[in-house]
Amino acid sequence: MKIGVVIFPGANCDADALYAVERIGAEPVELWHAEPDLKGVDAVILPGGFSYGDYLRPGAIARFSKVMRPLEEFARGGGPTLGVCNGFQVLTEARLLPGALLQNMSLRFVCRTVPVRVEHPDTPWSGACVPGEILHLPVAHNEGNYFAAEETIAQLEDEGRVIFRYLENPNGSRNDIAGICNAERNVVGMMPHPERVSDPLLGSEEGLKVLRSVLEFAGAKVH
Ligand SMILES: NC(=O)CC[C@H](N)C(=O)O
Repeated sequence: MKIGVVIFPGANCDADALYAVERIGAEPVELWHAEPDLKGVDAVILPGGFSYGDYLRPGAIARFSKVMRPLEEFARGGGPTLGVCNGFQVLTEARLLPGALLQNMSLRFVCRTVPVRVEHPDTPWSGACVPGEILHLPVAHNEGNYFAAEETIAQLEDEGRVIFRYLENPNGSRNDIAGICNAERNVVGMMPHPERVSDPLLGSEEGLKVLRSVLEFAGAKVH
């Protein structure tokens, strides 16, 4: 299985994401932001970082990158797509996911590991988890405070689209939301970084469960 990782100028988790893809036994493929080509990948990860320096708003410029044209088509066509942190911000700016990531309630950058509950395993990015499972995942962001209109939050809850929820809310997100999916459930955005806990050398490999999910979803051999 080929998993693409988009590289924007200012990305800083692309190498970690490519490494984590390798760790689950999939083939990592670099997708350059300026090329409108997904190179035939089976799934796409938009990694964390500060794309285009977070100018205007995080993700606001990245969403106009050339790679986003085929990526939007891929995502709207049901292709498994994961946005992590800045990737989540890009997905909301591109309107592939509802809502927005506001500045943290504390007005401070937050960088620590938080417990996150997996609410629904019925997405390509959570299927290897059991409902209610608690993962310990690092967060590192300034704009991670998930916000949406009350009706949208209610709809996300009603439709079981809050996929990951903080047990310790680090940023003021509505309903402790750490990650959501689109109505079709193939596009997931999450603020915590599963790729940063992808090797025992890093202290944990709990994050691999999130990424391995896509292999199971695709029916590929699980490493
Ligand atoms: N680690 C990241 O992806 C950082 C995301 C974003 N630029 C922020 O600070 O909110």
